[in-house]
Amino acid sequence: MTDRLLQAEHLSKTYSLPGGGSHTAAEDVSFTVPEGGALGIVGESGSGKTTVARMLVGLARPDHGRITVAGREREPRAPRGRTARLTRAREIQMVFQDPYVSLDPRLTATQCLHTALRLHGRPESEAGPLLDRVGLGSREADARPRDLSGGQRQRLAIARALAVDPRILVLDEAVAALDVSIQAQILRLLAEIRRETAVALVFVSHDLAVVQHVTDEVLVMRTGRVVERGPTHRVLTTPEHPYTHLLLASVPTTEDWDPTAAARARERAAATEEGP
Ligand SMILES: Nc1ncnc2c1ncn2[C@@H]1O[C@H](COP(=O)(O)OP(=O)(O)OP(=O)(O)O)[C@@H](O)[C@H]1O
Repeated sequence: MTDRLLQAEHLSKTYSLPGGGSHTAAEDVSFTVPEGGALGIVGESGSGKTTVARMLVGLARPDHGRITVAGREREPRAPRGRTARLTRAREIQMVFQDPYVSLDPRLTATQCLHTALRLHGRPESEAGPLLDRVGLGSREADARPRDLSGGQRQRLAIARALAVDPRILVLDEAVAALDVSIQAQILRLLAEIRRETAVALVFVSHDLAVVQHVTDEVLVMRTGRVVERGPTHRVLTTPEHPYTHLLLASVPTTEDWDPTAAARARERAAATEEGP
């Protein structure tokens, strides 16, 4: 068991803006995830969560910092050579919010998995067990993405990521577009996958109610910086940073949640920050 399977150290990313100027989307973000562990990255829209996720998988290049998987540094760019590229793909796979855009519309679910399995030198016969693993049956196996529901498409995207046998799965708002009951099913599925494999999860979400079901540790991001971190249960029940309090007040996690009080708390916090 590796207690530092994924290590992100001092990641920073600043974007140049059209028309001049720049915007720092992530600043000095560090964390580790053990083998089989699950880390949540939470924060409001624009807090830098996706930027961190994109740096992990290599879709954005950090300006500073480094990322290692099992002690091996990940190069910011995709390496040359097929073997090195496939090895890198097996380190980290990503599941996006909308699998509709990342799944090939021409391929049935089975064909989609065959393609991923073949590419990684694994037998096509693993497609059936993978579909089974994510709860897709024989009808869905022959269906193309447009004929699947949102939840089924997300199951297929997870199966395709697992076909690569990755060590780490990064999920960016992976259940955000789904109905609450379907969200719960996908979260249960992820929890099962975690139990059965040693895959580690990095679960990016604006929704604290969602991360509490799948993660052990959580990072709270605000304007590109980590403002709080700790065991998920502790952060959600006894938050230390005022911003985490605010985030918690903003989500209907309890029966006595009061949207008006939450909105007022946010307005008060914004006014305090802006100053006189
Ligand atoms: N390519 C880019 N060029 C310029 N600015 C960017 C770029 N990508 C992200 N940003 C800015 O960086 C900040 C962080 O964006 P990011 O998408 O990482 O946040 P987020 O927390 O994931 O939010 P959301 O949930 O809305 O995607 C935002 O202010 C965003 O506008």
